Amino acid sequence: MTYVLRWGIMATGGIAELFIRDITLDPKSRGVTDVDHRPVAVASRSLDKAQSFISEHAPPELQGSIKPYGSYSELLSDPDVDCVYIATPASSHYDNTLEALRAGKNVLCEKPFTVNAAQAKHLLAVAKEKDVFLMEGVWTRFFPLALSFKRLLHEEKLLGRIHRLYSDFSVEFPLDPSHRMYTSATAGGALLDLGVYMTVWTMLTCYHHPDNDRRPPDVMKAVQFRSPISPDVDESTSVITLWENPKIMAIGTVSMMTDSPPECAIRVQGEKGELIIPIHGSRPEKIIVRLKAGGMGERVYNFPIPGQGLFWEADAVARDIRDGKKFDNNYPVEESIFVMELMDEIRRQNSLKFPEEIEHVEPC
Ligand SMILES: NC(=O)C1=CN([C@@H]2O[C@H](COP(=O)(O)OP(=O)(O)OC[C@H]3O[C@@H](n4cnc5c(N)ncnc54)[C@H](OP(=O)(O)O)[C@@H]3O)[C@@H](O)[C@H]2O)C=CC1
Ligand SMILES: O=C1OC[C@@H](O)[C@H](O)[C@H]1O
Repeated sequence: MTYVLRWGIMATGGIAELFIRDITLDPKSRGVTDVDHRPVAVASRSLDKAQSFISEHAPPELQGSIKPYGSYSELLSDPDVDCVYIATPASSHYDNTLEALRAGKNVLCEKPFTVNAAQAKHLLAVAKEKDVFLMEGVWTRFFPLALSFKRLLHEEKLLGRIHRLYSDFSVEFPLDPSHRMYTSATAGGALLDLGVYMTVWTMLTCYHHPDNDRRPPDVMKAVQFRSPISPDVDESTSVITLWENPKIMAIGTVSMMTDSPPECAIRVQGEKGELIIPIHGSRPEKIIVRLKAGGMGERVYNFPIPGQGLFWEADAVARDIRDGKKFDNNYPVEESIFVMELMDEIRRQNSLKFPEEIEHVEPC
């Protein structure tokens, strides 16, 4: 029997539009029959916005059954909502998730999970106390491509020993000082917003390497340029991490001044050859493996995405909640905390601070 998860969507911005479209696609189009999704409520800070969002982005046949709310709190008291999808700016994730967990709701919160690791740790503690499900929505981690990437490197060991990783996630944003990316008050800047994707490949290559066994890097050095129009946020960040055992050097870059190189956003180099992921790193569709002479030559693995691709993380959440799990095995909250610790250290090395109001952590 198909398990149907009832979603409440918090906020009506760009990613919320893509999410409601994706979860209302027929799951059979991606070969899924065990779970499905039903948006049952949408909340905005304005009732008009919630209503327009539903009429513009929900499928016509569902529009009459989705409740619009003019405040986030109303959504959290709706007993029909099984899980809340939090799609507010990063600066609000901690407060919104905390309120949702305290209301007893399961939560999928968009990336970046929080502004700092202390907030992430607090959310984990509250989720445990309330016995509800919690996950950061790093959709890329749920792509079939990402699962194959890990398998090719660590189970099939196609490249033999891995020596080096380059991981870039860059998006050219127009210079607009009012945009959330250029505003410190919304935790803008390249590091927190784009850095999550750069980190996905470092985690899968190094952190998850069987010889590393989920230990932090031995060395990490990071440099940043601040934005000339908003010096309180970073315009670009480069990070080098050394993982002594299995001896991998990982170079990660993010920028909001230029796009990722389309032909090679991710490159893993090993003793037997290299693995490349072309195009943009958050929604990749292809892996290319090139082995050195004597190997199998070039092999291309295609992973078509029948929609935007947010449904794969939603499917994982539905299965977890159906099965009574409180955390996801593929992307547990501990890994979100680890990523936030890296981000904290990168900011510490570069004296980058956000306003106190968004760095705050409530007493336990
Ligand atoms: N997974 C992915 O591919 C992507 C993820 N994201 C992540 O999703 C989150 C939202 O990004 P995105 O949708 O692009 O952002 P938008 O600016 O388009 O939308 C954010 C929404 O949050 C609500 N909101 C609440 N408080 C504020 C505030 N102080 N200022 C502005 N808006 C506020 C608003 O909804 P309302 O007015 O209805 O309350 C607004 O529409 C971010 O954390 C981002 O990193 C973003 C893009 C892609
Ligand atoms: O998650 C994201 O992916 C695409 C980017 O354009 C966006 O800023 C970011 O939030």
